[in-house]
Amino acid sequence: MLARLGALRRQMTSLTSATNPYAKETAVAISAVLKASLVADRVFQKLVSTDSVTKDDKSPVTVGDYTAQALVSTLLHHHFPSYGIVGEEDSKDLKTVQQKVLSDKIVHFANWALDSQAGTDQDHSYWSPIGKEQRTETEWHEAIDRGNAESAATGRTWALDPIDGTKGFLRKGQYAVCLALIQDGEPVLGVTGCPNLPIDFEDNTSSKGTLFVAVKGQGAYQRSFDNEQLTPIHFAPIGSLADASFCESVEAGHSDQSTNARIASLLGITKQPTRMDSQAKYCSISRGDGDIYLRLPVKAGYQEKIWDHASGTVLVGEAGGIVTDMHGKKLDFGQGRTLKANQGVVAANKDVHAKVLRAVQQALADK
Ligand SMILES: Nc1ncnc2c1ncn2[C@@H]1O[C@H](COP(=O)(O)O)[C@@H](OP(=O)(O)O)[C@H]1O
Ligand SMILES: [Mg+2]
Ligand SMILES: [Mg+2]
Ligand SMILES: [Mg+2]
Repeated sequence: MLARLGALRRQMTSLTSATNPYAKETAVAISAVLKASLVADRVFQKLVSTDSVTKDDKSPVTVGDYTAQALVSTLLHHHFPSYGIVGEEDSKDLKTVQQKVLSDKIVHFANWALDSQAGTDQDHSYWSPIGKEQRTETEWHEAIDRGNAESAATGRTWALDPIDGTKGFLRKGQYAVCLALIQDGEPVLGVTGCPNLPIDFEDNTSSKGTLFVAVKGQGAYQRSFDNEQLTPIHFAPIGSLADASFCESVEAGHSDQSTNARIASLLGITKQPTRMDSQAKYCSISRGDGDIYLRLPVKAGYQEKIWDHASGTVLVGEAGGIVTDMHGKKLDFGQGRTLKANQGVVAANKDVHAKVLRAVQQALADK
């Protein structure tokens, strides 16, 4: 009994112990993502059509995305003022007269979140020094705009997708709050909050709200939002590739679903793909709900954004998988705000990644 308790304790504390070189970063990132996930879920529950706007690139952004970025950036800046933040959103559109109502809602939700308990469940609450005092619209806009950094080949940078899968969020599907620390162009810490993902995919009655944490060299873990205990996760062992299952975006405009079908057929896979929004796909394969995640470009020249892949890449690597681009190249997160040195993404269990990549090459050559 005592031995079991000891093992449980080691499991719970392994990421905050002296062996984790990013112990403080890990704890702060968990606090930040938990609070942002809670506020995103609150917006999700109350969402109305006027809570979103269309950005210049025609993609949607909501009160939830802005509020989550404002909160995460506030906490990161307080604890790590010298690390840059590469965040997806900026406050430009919020400063227009037309978006005053939206901006007011962001201020409302962000101030509500400061006052709530979410993200404060650890031994040491990193939110305490931020305080509960209400902040102004200008202060929240400044916090959002702190996400304007560029990642580089050297140094430490945060990559933040405050809501990944915004289209899923608006469709009441999956979405994720994604935060990663990039060290010298490589993600070394990833925390992903999935408010709509159950802790056990097989069990519909299990609690929703799953947080995934991975640190380079320290393993991959999941926990529920309301229980601090981290449980190690792994890819599922694969007997035959023909029995593997793969996942892809719901949005046909985000990845090439017809080439994915060709790849599946080359591998002898007959199961239909699981379509899911956001980096919940990386999370799902990392805990064995699926085996392969394919994201091949629909349009030549599209540059994947670093915040769409940084936290998922650490998670997959630590759970026993490999992530490369469609040519087999390692993803280079030190090139600014996009993966401009790469094309597409192929993530799979390390035992089958090479075979999957060969099928990808063949399917692309046949096109
Ligand atoms: N043409 C395109 N090709 C690939 N990804 C795209 C894309 N247009 C938008 N995206 C990205 O796809 C992400 C969602 O991925 P998924 O389809 O896996 O849910 C979006 O993240 P946001 O929702 O954070 O904007 C966005 O960055
Ligand atoms: Mg977006
Ligand atoms: Mg995204
Ligand atoms: Mg986003």
